[in-house]
Amino acid sequence: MIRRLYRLWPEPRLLARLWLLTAAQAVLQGLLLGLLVPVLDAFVRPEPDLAAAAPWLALGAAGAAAHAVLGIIATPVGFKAAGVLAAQLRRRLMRHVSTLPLGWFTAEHKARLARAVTADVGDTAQLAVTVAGPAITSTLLPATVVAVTFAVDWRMALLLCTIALAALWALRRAARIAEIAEIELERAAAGVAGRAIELGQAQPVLRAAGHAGGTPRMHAALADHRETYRDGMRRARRPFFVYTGVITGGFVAVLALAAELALSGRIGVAEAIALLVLAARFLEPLGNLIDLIGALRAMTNKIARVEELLAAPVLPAPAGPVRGIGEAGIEFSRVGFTYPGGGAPALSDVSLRFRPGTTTALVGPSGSGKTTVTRLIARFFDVDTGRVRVGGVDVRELDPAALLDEIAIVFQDVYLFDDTIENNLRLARQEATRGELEEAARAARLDEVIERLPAGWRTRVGEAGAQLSGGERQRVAIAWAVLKRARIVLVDEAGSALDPVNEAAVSQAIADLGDDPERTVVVIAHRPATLAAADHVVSLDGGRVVETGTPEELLRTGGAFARLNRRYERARRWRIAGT
Ligand SMILES: Nc1ncnc2c1ncn2[C@@H]1O[C@H](COP(=O)(O)OP(=O)(O)OP(=O)(O)O)[C@@H](O)[C@H]1O
Repeated sequence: MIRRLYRLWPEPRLLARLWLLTAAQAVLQGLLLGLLVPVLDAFVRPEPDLAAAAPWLALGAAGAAAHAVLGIIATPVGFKAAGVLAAQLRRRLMRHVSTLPLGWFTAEHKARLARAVTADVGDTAQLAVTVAGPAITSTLLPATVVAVTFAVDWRMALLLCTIALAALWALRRAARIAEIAEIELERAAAGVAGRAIELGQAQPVLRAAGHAGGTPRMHAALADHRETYRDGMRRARRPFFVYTGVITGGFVAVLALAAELALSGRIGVAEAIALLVLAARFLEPLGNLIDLIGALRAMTNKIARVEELLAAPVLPAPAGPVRGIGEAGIEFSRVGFTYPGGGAPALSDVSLRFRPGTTTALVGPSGSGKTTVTRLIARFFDVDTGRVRVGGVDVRELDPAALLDEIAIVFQDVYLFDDTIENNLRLARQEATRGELEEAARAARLDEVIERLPAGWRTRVGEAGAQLSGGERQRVAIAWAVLKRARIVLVDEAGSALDPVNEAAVSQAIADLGDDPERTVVVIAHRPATLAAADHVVSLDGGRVVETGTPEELLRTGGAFARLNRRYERARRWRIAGT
C-alpha cells in the first residue's frame, strides 16, 4: 500500500519526508521505552541509586528532546502535505487526461474523471497523511518494542510476536471484509447518484406524472444504499470482535507471563514493571490498527480508481511528428474502424476525398457512421485498417496539437464557459484584436445576438452557456472556427432543433465558412438549407459509402439522398403549413 501510494505521486519527496519523520518518531519512542529497564533497575533497589540512573535519564532526556524536535518538524509538513499532495496528483491526472484520445471522453469516463479529480484525489491525499502516518506508527512502534523486549526477556518477546501474528491474521480478515463492504457501498452510492441526477433532469416529466418527490427507482436505490450500509456494518462486527479479543487476550497472557516470571524469580521487579509498560505500549498502537483498517481499505479502492485513469492508454505518438500541413484536403483510403468494445464495424472500406474550398454534407440513417467519419478526421480514435490523411499526411504521423490547431468542431450542443461572451470567443485566439473579434462575430451571425444582449460583449453566458439558446451557442462555435482560422471545420447538426431564425442564421454561417478556398468543411447535415448549400454529398449506410456526388447529381439518380431530400421537403411543408 505504502509503495502504491509512493508510485502514485509524481513528486513523492514530500510524502517520503512525512513518512520518514513519522517512522523515526515511532522507532525513537520504542527505543526510549527500552531505557525504562536500567532506570527502574536503579530505582527499585532497597537503596535507590540515582548515580546509576543518571546517564540513562540523560539519554532519555536527549531522546525525548529529539522526539519533540521531530514532532515540531513533522507538524507543518503534515499540515501542508494534504493540500500539496492533492494538487500534485490532480496535476498529474490532468496532464495524463489531456493526452488521451478525444474518443475516450464518453459520459461514463467524464463522470469517473470528475469523481477522481474531486473526491478520490482529495481523499487519497488526506488519507496518505491522516491514516498512512498513524498506520506507520501503529506498525513500527510495536515492532521496535518487540526488538527492545528481546533485550530484556526473550520469553516475553516471543509472546508479543505470537500476539502480533494473531492480530495480523485477524486484521487481514477484517481488511478483506472492509474492502468488499466499501466496494458494495460505492456501487450503491453510484446508484443513488445516478437516480438523483435523473430526478433533477426529469423534474418536469416527474411533476407531470406526480412523482416530484422521487421515483420508485430512486426510493429503491436509497433503500439499497441503506441496506448495503447496514449489511457492511453487520459483517464488519465479527472480525472487529475477533481482533479486540486477540488484543485483550494478549494483554491477559502478558500479565500472566510477567507474574509467572517474577514469582519464579527469573526476572526482578524492575524488569517485570518494565516488561508490563513495554507490553502496554506494544498493544495500544496495535489495537488502533483495527480503527485504521477501514480507512486504509477505502484508500486502496480510491487509489485503484485513480490508477485506472492514469493507466488509460494514450494515442501512440509518432517518433518524428509532422508539425504542419500544406493544404487542408482530407482523404480516407479504405478505412475500417470498430469502436473499442463495439460489435460491428462502424466504418468498412470507406474511401473518400474532401477538397479545400468545398463543403461536404454527410447524410445517412442513424448509426450509418457519419459522426465516426468526423471523429477519425480529428483523430479521436485511430483507424483499424486503411489511412486517414490530412494535407497528404497520415493523421497518425501528425503532431496531435498541430492537427487540432487546424480543426474546429461545431458540436450540436456547444459548451461555453461561465464567462463573458468576449472571453469565450478569445479561447480560440487569445491575442485577437477587437476588429478580428467583430469580424468573426459577423461571419458567424453572432453580431446580431451580441447587439441584443444587455451588456453586449461583456455579457456573461452563464454555466455551460445556459443564458444563450442552442442556436446562439452554435454561432459562438462558428465564430471560434473563424477566429481560430481553422482550415478544417467539422459540423454536427444532428438533433439540434433550432427555431427558424437561428436555423437560417447558422446554416448561412456554415455555408459561408465553405466559401474560403483554403477551408474544408464537413457537415453532418440534417437541414435542407445545408444540403442545398453543399458542394458534395456523401451518403452512408451501415458504415459504407452508398452514394457520392453533387446534390443535383444525387437528386437525379433518385437514390438514398433523393429519398432523404424528399422527406426533408415534406417535413418543411408541414412546418410551413403548421406555422
Ligand atoms: N463510442 C462508441 N462506442 C461504441 N460504438 C459506437 C460509439 N459511437 C458510435 N458507435 C456505433 O458506431 C456506429 C456508427 O455510429 P455513428 O455515431 O458514427 O453514426 P451516425 O450516423 O453519426 O448516427 P447518428 O445520426 O444517430 O448520430 C453505430 O453502430 C454506433 O452504435
